[in-house]
Amino acid sequence: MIRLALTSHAVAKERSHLFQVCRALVHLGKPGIVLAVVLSGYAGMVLAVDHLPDPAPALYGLAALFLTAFGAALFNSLMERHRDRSMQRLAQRNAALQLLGVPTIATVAGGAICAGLATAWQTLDPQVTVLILLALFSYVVIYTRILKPASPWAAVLGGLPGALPVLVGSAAISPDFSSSVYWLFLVLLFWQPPHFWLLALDHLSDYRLAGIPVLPLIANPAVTRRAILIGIGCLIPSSLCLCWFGTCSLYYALGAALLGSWFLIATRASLHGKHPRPAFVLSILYLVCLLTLIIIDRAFP
Ligand code: HEM
Ligand SMILES: CC(C)=CCC/C(C)=C/CC/C(C)=C/COP(=O)(O)OP(=O)(O)O
Repeated sequence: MIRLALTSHAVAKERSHLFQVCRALVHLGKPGIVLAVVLSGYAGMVLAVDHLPDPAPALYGLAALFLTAFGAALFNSLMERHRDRSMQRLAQRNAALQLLGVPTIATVAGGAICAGLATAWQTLDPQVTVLILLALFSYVVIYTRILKPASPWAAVLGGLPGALPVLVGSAAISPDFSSSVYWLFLVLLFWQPPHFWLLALDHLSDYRLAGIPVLPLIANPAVTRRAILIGIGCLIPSSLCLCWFGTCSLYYALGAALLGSWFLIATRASLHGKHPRPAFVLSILYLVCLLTLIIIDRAFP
């Protein structure tokens, strides 16, 4: 009886530890960003063939995207752990790092990236592996290692790894890129700086303490506000080009115009009221709605 009680206690303790390890990996792996990146990859797949993609290459492509993006996010958290310690916003991420330790996180990150690259190389066009390697290098080396600690414009070039998943998704389904795929790639490039600068305005003290030269710290807030509105102003016509020069329907164009106007007007009001957080949340809502609109428009033409 006692042995049974001791065994069940040990099993419960093991389960609790496993749950804590998984939760820590979720905190370190930027789940929202990774899932939204996978959604943008799926939108690239749908635009590649103008209908729902075949399930097999789509699943292999999404699995490769998820694993490599998750691994890249883990490496980013590892590389920034000394700076992240002074950021209140990242308290859970810092606790997760203490729980798991650098070797474990590096092993999981390397394993996820190798699994993702092997999946792409074994099952899909070689272009997919090349594009994923470019996204990995541009995020982990160019953005995280070089630009983010040094330049207030890091979010502009840092947009490359965030936009490449659209091309990764398209290449997983078809070797040729359609004009719509290129326009969606541009939409992601224009969307990311406003998305980040809104967050940076909301967490200015964090970035000041961490010594990260975000635009609102280097330039005065009016310059940042203008840069955000210019970014959104470029984003809206680019999203409409998926209809003007691409294959998306007029119904999509109407939806994209309404979404973009909502994003621009609400962001302008949010910045005018000196409360950037609602506009940051709206930037995510805007992107998820736009990607969903594209998928529905092409899946059911
Ligand atoms: C220059 C590129 C980008 C930068 C600098 C950036 C920055 C960030 C940061 C710092 C957060 C965390 C916010 C918080 O802790 O409250 C965040 C959240 C988020 N980002 Fe971005 N991001 C970028 C690109 C992207 C891309 C490409 C996507 C999707 C396609 C995306 C989707 C999201 C989502 C869904 C969240 C909310 C969930 C979460 O906190 O993980 N971001 N972004
Ligand atoms: C296929 C592949 C590898 C794709 C990469 C996709 C990906 C993870 C893009 C993220 C883009 C980005 C700059 C995020 C912010 O990091 P941050 O360091 O500014 O965020 P933080 O402040 O929360 O750490």
